[in-house]
Amino acid sequence: MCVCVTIFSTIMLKRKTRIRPVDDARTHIQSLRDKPEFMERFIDNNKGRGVFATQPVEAGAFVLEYRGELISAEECRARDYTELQSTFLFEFEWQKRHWCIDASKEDGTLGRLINDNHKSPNCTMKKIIVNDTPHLCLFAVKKIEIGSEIEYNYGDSQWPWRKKEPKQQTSVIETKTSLTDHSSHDASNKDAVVTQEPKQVFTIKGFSLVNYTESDETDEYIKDNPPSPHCDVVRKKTRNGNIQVIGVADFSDPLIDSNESIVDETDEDSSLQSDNEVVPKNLLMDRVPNCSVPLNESSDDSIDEPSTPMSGMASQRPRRNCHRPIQRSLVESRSTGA
Ligand SMILES: C[S@@+](CC[C@H](N)C(=O)[O-])C[C@H]1O[C@@H](n2cnc3c(N)ncnc32)[C@H](O)[C@@H]1O
Repeated sequence: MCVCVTIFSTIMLKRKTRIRPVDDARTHIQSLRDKPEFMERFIDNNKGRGVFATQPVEAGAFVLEYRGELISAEECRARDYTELQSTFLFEFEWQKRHWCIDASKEDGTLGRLINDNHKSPNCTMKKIIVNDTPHLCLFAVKKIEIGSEIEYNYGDSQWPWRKKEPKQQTSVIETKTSLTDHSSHDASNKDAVVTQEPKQVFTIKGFSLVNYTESDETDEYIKDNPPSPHCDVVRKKTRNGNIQVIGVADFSDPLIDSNESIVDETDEDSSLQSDNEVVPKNLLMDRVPNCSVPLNESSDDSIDEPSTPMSGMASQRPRRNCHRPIQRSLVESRSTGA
């Protein structure tokens, strides 16, 4: 009897003292600090640097913020980025407008160094609002062991490193030879590659948004309903049982047909809860969608809705872009020479 009480008390104490992932995220957002249980490590000349766990990470836990300068998508388009810098621009939607976290500056933070894994990522990106400002945060979607690389899905674009053909691999090298930045993964042997290929620009974009909810913090959710970065539409089951559809669908995703989903909860702390999960990054080539939206009409977070596809194309100038359908067509037309 006594043992049972002790065990029960211990469990209850643990439950009580467990920091909610969203609160953990908020703490680190506000302190401008990365969690100490992650470290940067150089992997190889192709992948460059990566981020690794130095402590086990529980499924659902907050991992790192993708820190950088919050700018409008319009401002993002107007800025001049090198190809390498453009891979550190993460575009997303918030309050029906398009924004960008410009993490192109080497500022020593870890979130910007996390690499892509579209097959079995261990993290997913979500949007957390603090003080009426969106922040992009990575959360573990499964238990992460010590020494594992932290990875998330950049989206369903045809990122060059995902291609197996030697010719495509060469293309990556070609792209990097023209960079002026001195990232640690700028391989010296890449200079040997001579190419006539036009400059390519790769950008990260996340327009698949899902509200951050309490249910995200449970192992059950993660196990049974892995966040799908490839899904532009997510169904949410509200507390009264209604299904709320958010965003634009990728109907190939099984989550769309799933009954279950994410519970749409309104947290007591609305400053944190209003937000959407941001998922992927997308490859951008030579163009950007029309993101010209005024940014000074900030409205209440509570009416923030998930993204819809951006329409239109914008600048011909190389820059990082986001929208998946646009990107896909760009990639396709590029590969067919159109
Ligand atoms: C946001 S940066 C990530 C940090 C980068 N590895 C570095 O050292 O600065 C994105 C770039 O990392 C590289 N990268 C990311 N995921 C990769 C992967 N799975 N395989 C190869 N390279 C990858 C690509 O060069 C990409 O342009």
